[in-house]
Amino acid sequence: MVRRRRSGVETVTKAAGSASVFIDGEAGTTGLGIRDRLRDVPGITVRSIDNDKRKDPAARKELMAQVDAVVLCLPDDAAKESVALAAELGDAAPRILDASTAHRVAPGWVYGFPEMAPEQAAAIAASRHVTNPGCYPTGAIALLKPLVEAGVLPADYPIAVHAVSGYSGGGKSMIEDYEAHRAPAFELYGLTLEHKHVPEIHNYTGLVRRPIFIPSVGTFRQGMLVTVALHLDLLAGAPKPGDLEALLAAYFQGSDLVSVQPAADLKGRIEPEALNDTDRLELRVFGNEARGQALLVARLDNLGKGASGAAVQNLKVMLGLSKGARAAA
Ligand SMILES: NC(=O)C1=CN([C@@H]2O[C@H](COP(=O)(O)OP(=O)(O)OC[C@H]3O[C@@H](n4cnc5c(N)ncnc54)[C@H](OP(=O)(O)O)[C@@H]3O)[C@@H](O)[C@H]2O)C=CC1
Ligand SMILES: CC(=O)N[C@@H](CCC(=O)OP(=O)(O)O)C(=O)O
Repeated sequence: MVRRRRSGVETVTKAAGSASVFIDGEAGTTGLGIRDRLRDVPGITVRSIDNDKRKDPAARKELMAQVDAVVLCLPDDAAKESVALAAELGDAAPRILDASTAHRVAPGWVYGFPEMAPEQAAAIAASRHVTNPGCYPTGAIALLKPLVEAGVLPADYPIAVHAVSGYSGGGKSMIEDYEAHRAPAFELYGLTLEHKHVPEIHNYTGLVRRPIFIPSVGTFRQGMLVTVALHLDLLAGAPKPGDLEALLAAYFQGSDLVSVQPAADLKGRIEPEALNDTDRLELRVFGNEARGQALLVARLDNLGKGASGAAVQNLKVMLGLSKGARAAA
């Protein structure tokens, strides 16, 4: 076992030289994206499990004991099972990054969104249990939390979040359905208003009134837009669209992956695929000052900053290889 100290964070690795990572669910959509990205990351070695053993709890537990961190890219129930397997290892348990929805608002877990708050990256670095954010919540929280925190958006504002995702958001089974033309060209879903992402959007934005979330999915593989419409006269100080843009820009200033972009350049349109195969998140404020209305829009790749890109960002922070939100920091 080797102890390293980097930027005040102590990282304990089980072997000299490189931190080791087991991607539980490596054959799935998110797992493959993480494995591909880790090829370019010096200081991390991926340890894989034999294909015929990848659902065998004993084999997974044995590999967990040999690595520094495990990333769970599994359905929620399997992710909970993996957490229990790791707990049985006691002091030999690896650090866990869970990409599933299972622990997003669970006590004892740190939310893996380094840009979300000034102290978030340090909390991720220090935690043994980190949960990757949901793809849609990454956009919604980035748009809403800064405005609530600034006191401009009242915490009890009746928020509705509309969003559209590429079909890879539904994992292997949805990809298969869409690519075999067994799915509709476009569909609203989650219309029982109980989508699994509502708790984390509610919890981390600071909103006190439960937001309504209306997701949709269309005939494109990856890419995502998350939108929130606001009536400016209902906000504190009746701000103009430009004031909201300035607030968001100040909040994320210096971030490598999250940026605020001018809306005017897009001439009143935006499409979801422009950030595909990147780990970036773009925020824009469209607005009509004369009408006192604004539309906040986040664009990201659901498989990038929405899943695998965020997971690699978090892993690097957890393993002491990066400070999180700003490369230079
Ligand atoms: N796709 C996306 O955009 C996002 C996904 N996520 C989350 O990441 C997690 C993985 O999703 P995604 O990659 O899309 O899903 P996939 O269905 O593409 O992959 C899941 C993988 O887990 C494997 N698996 C299932 N059960 C077990 C088990 N008991 N033990 C070991 N492996 C198992 C599957 O095996 P098999 O190959 O045999 O089916 C599959 O390879 C989910 O919790 C999802 O909610 C999070 C953010 C965005
Ligand atoms: C298009 C589609 O179905 N998207 C998925 C969200 C992606 C995902 O798997 O969500 P997590 O981030 O919580 O893991 C859904 O709405 O359930």
